[in-house]
Amino acid sequence: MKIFTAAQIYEADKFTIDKQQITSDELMERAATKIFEWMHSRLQGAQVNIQLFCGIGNNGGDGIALARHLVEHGYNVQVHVVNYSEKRSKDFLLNLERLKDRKIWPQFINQDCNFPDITPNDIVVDAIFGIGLNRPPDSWVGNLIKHINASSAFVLSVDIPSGLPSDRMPSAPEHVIASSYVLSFQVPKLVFFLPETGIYVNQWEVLDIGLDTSFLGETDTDYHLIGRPEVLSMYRPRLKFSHKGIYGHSVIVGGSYGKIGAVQLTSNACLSVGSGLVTALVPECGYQSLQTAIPELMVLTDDEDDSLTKIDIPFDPSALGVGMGMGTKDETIKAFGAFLKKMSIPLVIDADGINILAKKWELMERVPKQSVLTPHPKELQRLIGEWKDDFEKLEKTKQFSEKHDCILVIKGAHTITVYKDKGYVNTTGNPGMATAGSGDVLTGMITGLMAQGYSSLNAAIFGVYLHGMAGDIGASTSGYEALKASGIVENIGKAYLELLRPPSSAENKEEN
Ligand SMILES: NC(=O)C1=CN([C@@H]2O[C@H](COP(=O)(O)OP(=O)(O)OC[C@H]3O[C@@H](n4cnc5c(N)ncnc54)[C@H](O)[C@@H]3O)[C@@H](O)[C@H]2O)[C@H](O)CC1
Ligand SMILES: [K+]
Repeated sequence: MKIFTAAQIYEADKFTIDKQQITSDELMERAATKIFEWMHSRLQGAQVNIQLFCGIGNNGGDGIALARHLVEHGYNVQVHVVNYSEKRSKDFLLNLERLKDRKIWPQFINQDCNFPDITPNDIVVDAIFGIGLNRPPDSWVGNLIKHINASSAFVLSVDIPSGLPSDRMPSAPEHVIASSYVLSFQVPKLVFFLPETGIYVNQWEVLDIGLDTSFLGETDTDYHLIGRPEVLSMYRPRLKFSHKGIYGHSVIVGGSYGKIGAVQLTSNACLSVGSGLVTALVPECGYQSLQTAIPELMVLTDDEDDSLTKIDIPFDPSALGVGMGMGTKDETIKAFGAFLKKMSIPLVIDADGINILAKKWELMERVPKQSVLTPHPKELQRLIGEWKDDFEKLEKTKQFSEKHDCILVIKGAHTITVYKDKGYVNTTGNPGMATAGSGDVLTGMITGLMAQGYSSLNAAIFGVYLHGMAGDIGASTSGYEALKASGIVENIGKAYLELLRPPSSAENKEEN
């Protein structure tokens, strides 16, 4: 699914209105009706107190139109107009008149008013600001937002949490609605998925308001949300008359004294994701444990016992993952530099591989094009430098990717795979996956997919999705706290099965 900017959404709006020959208030009516249907199907007429806070733009107009539908269906409604400007939109005014025609008189809130009481059992509809927010709310509006947040009522936001800009950080975090649920029109917004702005969105859902599908299909976007349909289209089915040679020979390079487990996890993940053969190259101290733990794995060793001092692979691997648990001793750095000189296939570089690159910038030039780097936040910072917020982080990552022709996987609650000017936002995974070795598993999965012929970018996007899915399946039986990286590996097979399971008719409808 594409993630559009606010400017693109306004364009889609205009295009739809022209093409479908409808008026803007008809589009607003569609939007309000969709929200009403969503609420009505859940509330089924329950006499809960619904307090609607509506701004004076089109987001407020949606709220006012929604209030009319709720009233017409017998709901218990109080409408508050947050009167933050004289510049009321045409469709807001039209809907205000329609509401007044039904003898509903909103209460106007301005700077000097006391705010209405909100009890924890109320439902608040937040329609104060939408994607039109272009400056920080006035302080009294900010205080109203604080008042709503302090109420512990369920807060349903229309389109986007009020006070949250769609393309930058809010200037006062306490002046943003903390939404219980966001109903976003047609497309999700990027801010739902970034660590610093996603905190305002507990849950979200997209409502189809019938924006023109050809416009949406043809418009190029910088960000994509990666769900099952996107990943399924990348899947490379196993052939009936195939043999292990077809699925590649992966090499996993890493480990040091006390950190051989990292290589074990990576190798296991690489095998489980479907690499035909896997060889690990580790210091001598890793030999026994790896041979005992993974009978399917072949092991090469460095002469040195504790850390890697030579990285020689006596054959041409199909894919290679390097860095986990490797350490950054001088000899290892030297060996890594010499190894990079020899390599021409794209690599997957993780952990100490990235740390070495950050220490020895000149080595970055030797990294083969189309390599995948999988940094955690600290490692990313070493590569691209400090950032002031998530938006700058993404921009700097894109520039780095462009400059070095590499793919970067920014790991997080919504891992974002960046290649040049595009970002692919993952939708699977859970907080239980913030656990030791989780990243090693991801490196093994991406390497194993590349060995099977997936392009570097597809391997990264597909691997991140499947990794999250395996973690979700693992957590469904272990819970978040007890999920271990090996539990993610154990569920890679089930993640494939889940991905390939024919969708139910309801899911089919949702995905189309
Ligand atoms: N295609 C769709 O998704 C549709 C969306 N709809 C809804 O329309 C809003 C966007 O409406 P808009 O009138 O452009 O903006 P807002 O309501 O968000 O903002 C109101 C208005 O206020 C001005 N403004 C901005 N910031 C401030 C501020 N801090 N203080 C005071 N005033 C401010 C600004 O000029 C805005 O014009 C979208 O989110 C949807 O909810 C349509 O209803 C259907 C189609
Ligand atoms: K809103």
